[in-house]
Amino acid sequence: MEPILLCITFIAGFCLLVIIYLRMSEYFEIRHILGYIPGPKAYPFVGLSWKIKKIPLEDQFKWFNDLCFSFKNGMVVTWLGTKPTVNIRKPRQLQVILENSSFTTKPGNDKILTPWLGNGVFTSIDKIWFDRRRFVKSAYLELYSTIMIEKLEILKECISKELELNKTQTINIFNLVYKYSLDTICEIAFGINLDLQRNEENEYVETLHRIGKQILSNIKIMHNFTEKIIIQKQVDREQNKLLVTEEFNILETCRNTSLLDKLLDVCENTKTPFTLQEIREELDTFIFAGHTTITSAISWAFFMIGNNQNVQIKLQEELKEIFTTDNEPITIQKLEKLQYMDRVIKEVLRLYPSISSFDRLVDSNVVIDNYFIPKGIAVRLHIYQLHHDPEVWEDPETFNPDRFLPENNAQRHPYAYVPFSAGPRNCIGQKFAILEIKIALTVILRKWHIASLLKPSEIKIISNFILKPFDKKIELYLRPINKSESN
Ligand code: HEM
Repeated sequence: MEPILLCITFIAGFCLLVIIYLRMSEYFEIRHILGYIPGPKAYPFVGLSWKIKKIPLEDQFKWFNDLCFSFKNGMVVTWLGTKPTVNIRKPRQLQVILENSSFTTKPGNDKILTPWLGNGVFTSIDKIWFDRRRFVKSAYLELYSTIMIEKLEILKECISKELELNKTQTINIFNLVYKYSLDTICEIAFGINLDLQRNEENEYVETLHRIGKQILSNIKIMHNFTEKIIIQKQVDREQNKLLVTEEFNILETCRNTSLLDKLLDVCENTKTPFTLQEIREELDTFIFAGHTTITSAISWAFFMIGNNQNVQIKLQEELKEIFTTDNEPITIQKLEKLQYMDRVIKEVLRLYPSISSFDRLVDSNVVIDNYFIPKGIAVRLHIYQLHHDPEVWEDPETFNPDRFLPENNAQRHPYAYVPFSAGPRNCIGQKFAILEIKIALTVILRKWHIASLLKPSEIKIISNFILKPFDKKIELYLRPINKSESN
């Protein structure tokens, strides 16, 4: 070997050894610091990975929760390979993270969400996140109840069809609610009716189903779909603008009120408008966050109401009081009067928070419960565990909407109940979500009486983006309330 080559090989080898040494000493230093926090035994370099691999997928959620609950103070460090996570579940622990306005960074290592949603408000960090949140915030506050009600009429049609086909059997409400919520969010986002509940073979929906399997090629199809709609909308708006000059200010009636329109409105009124890619990222984010979480919440709501007949009777009495005739239209004012329903929804989201846990990267050293967590470590906030903790909630597995009566709320720690997270990075779709769940319960419970096939203890839960049944099935019996319809 040439001396010069020998020299380069030697230097490269030396540098590699230095890098390995530095990485190793950093790894062992972190292991030492986090070693003070309770947690299951973690073998060097593999951690818990080998153990988790042996557990069937459908049992992993329960296994992990049981593991965390076996450590009483609520703080547990776990290692996956060489990556540590500090898991927390007590209100005071969550408060330290959520209250600190500088802890808004997410680890950002999601293999699916990051390529799909890019720098959308859900996945971005730092200044990009801050600017994006300001950009989209007002559009998320819009209440799109008309579209929701129209789409629920179609859901009713689909349910009736399934009941006709399947007279004595149950229907899988999870599947139907999934199609309903995707149909609704797409129309709200794009201002286009894709009719996804009736139209099974839509390219967008099919791709969405496959997205977990072949990530990159599918994401390209999704991006192209959204970009085509944005470009078409920009062309339409230009044409509508011409109408304004020609026919004196009829722009308002020509414009749609979709999220896309709202974002384009904001762009037109700013000196630094967002690019096509940036608008696409926000639309995809809205669709992702707005249909997965809603599917979970509405489905679990029907499941729990179908399991608690006393609650259902009270809900239906309240509905009869507010909507005195069968065909009385749903209005925001009437929905606001449904206070028992508000408590039912809160209780559903306590037991089944759509996002059961989420991560924050601590941007500076922090102390929680006297344990030191160094800068750069991922902390996982376990909402599901918090909401099921017997030290926080009396008799936590009992479905009791009256926990949320004002007199009971007053005694609770402010961070005991956070299904929408809290602090600067909380859910911006919260108002939207509550409205949609409320309208869905109103529409369905005015028409049907429901009963669940299974009890909560019989359903295996997984948390894959959202909290859902492992087999994506929530089976319900439905009986029309109006007796003439049952004949
Ligand atoms: C019951 C329904 C919902 C629940 C329980 C829920 C819960 C949450 C939670 C816990 C977070 C924080 C996640 C994290 O920090 O990683 C979050 C963030 C977010 N949610 Fe929701 N959500 C719901 C519905 C919606 C809907 C309907 C939309 C949109 C229409 C939406 C849009 C978002 C967005 C964009 C963020 C990211 C905010 C940011 O990072 O600044 N959510 N949601």
